[in-house]
Order: sequence, then structure tokens, then C-alpha cells
Amino acid sequence: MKQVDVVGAVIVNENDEILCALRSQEMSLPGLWEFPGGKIEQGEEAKVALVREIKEELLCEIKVGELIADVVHEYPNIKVRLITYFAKITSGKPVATEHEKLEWISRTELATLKWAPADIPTVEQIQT
Ligand SMILES: Nc1nc2c([nH]c(=O)n2[C@H]2C[C@H](O)[C@@H](COP(=O)(O)OP(=O)(O)OP(=O)(O)O)O2)c(=O)[nH]1
Repeated sequence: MKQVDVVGAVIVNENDEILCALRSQEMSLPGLWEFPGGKIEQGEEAKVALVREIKEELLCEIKVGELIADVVHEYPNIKVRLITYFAKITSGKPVATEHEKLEWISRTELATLKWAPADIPTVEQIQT
């Protein structure tokens, strides 16, 4: 099965809320929540890919922090390796250029969202 390497950002704000992104009807896994990010290019370092993806997708700059999870999830048609990191916004305000919407959610409420299956281990790591 085809495998893609994907990197996602758990962006935390000054109120300890986390930026969650809803996949749109035009994307795969429509209507599921995820951490913003995207595919790592050939030979690209994961953290570098994350900064690039967030700039493209949310039009803002982040500083990448600690690793949270590195898991492989097998969807029916694709295998996704999802690597997640904590991050903070260093400039700009996130704009949903591809997602249906973006929401800042408290750690305790994270589990109430319907997550992409690959994201569950990350959600479990960070919820309080
Ligand atoms: N960005 C991101 N992608 C995720 C997460 N969880 C998860 O299963 N994915 C999957 C969805 C996609 O198959 C792939 C990410 O690719 P992408 O962000 O470049 O998405 P895309 O919409 O261009 O991908 P696709 O529709 O062509 O599949 O990983 C997550 O938390 N963040």
C-alpha cells in the first residue's frame, strides 16, 4: 500500500487552546478534524516541512517545538505516517485557505471532535 509521510502542528495559544482544522468536502477524509500540516517532500526535514505547510495553508509563521507522536495509520486505501509537533505562532493570524474552518479548542474539549483516525494518539497525548 502507498505510504505518505505527513507532519501536523499542534499549535498552542496563550490561553492553552489548540488550533484544530476541519477538512472540507473537497479534501479526502471530509468532515473530520485534523492538525494543520501536510505531506513531507522527498528529502525534506519534518520540521522544515511543517513550517512550509503552515505558511502555505494558514498564511502564518510558526516556531516548531517538541515531538508529540510518530504513528502509522492504515486507511483503506493509503497508509499515513503522521508525525506531530507542538508549535507556536510567531507572526500572523491563521487563515483557513483550504480547510472548512479553524477553531481554537481547550485541551479538555479536544476529545469531543470527530478526529481523523491517525490523529487519535496525538489527541490522547495532549488532552488534560
Ligand atoms: N495535514 C494532515 N493530514 C492528515 C492528518 N491526519 C491524517 O490522517 N491526515 C492525512 C490526510 C491526507 O491523506 C494526508 C495529508 O495530506 P495533505 O494535508 O497534503 O492533504 P491533501 O488534502 O493534499 O491530501 P489528499 O486530499 O490529496 O489526500 O494525511 C493531520 O492531522 N493533518
